[in-house]
Amino acid sequence: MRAYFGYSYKDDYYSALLLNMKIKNDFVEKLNIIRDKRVAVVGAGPNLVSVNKISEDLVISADGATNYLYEHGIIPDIIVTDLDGISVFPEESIYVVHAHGDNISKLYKINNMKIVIGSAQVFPFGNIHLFGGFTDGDRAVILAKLFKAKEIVLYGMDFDSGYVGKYSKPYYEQNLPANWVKRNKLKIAKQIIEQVLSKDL
Ligand SMILES: Nc1ncnc2c1ncn2[C@@H]1O[C@H](COP(=O)(O)OP(=O)(O)OP(=O)(O)O)[C@@H](O)[C@H]1O
Ligand SMILES: Nc1nc2c(c(=O)[nH]1)N=C(CO)CN2
Ligand SMILES: [Mg+2]
Repeated sequence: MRAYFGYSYKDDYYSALLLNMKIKNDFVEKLNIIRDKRVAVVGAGPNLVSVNKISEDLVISADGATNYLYEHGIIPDIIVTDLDGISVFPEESIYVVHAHGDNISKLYKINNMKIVIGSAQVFPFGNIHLFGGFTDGDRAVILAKLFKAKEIVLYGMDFDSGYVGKYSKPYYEQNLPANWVKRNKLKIAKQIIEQVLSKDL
């Protein structure tokens, strides 16, 4: 995947090192709140705007989707983010922050978060976990599965329209046609989510 998108292993590692230095305590056991819950996983697809109520027991938002939920009075229990979509920082949420070579300049955002669990796409070390997955949305589904959700319900996931939802980035003013990178990220996300949801772990 790294070679396919042209990402640098060295930069991914450097970002993970910096994130690890910023995290003083590992809060991973807090993810046990997922166990036996009906979990909503919310993505930032164009269809996110039709969501105004979530009735599952627990909400996990993927990056940019957090901003929409927050505007609509829904505070995610868990926020999975690579830091480029999120611009609100609810105090009580648990943040699973993913370090990679292209978000080094955004790592300062974790200063706004109280409970941070670190993840990265290099061999795990210190307070850095490797849960698997690729985009924030599929990593959120993986976490729900790994930590034994009773049921996983998806919102704001649209892998087929070819459009990126406007909530994907704080500076988007409308849904946008997906470029090559985003189209392929969404293709991978779709495959991972389908596989994970079809398996009993
Ligand atoms: N059409 C869509 N547009 C954007 N996100 C979508 C869409 N359908 C599903 N998603 C899911 O919503 C998640 C949150 O969207 P966002 O664009 O903030 O993600 P991201 O993984 O942080 O992407 P990026 O690589 O652009 O930082 C994505 O990771 C993806 O799994
Ligand atoms: N270096 C790098 N790694 C990633 C990136 C990215 O933009 N840069 N995006 C991802 C999924 O959104 C996952 N991993
Ligand atoms: Mg992002």
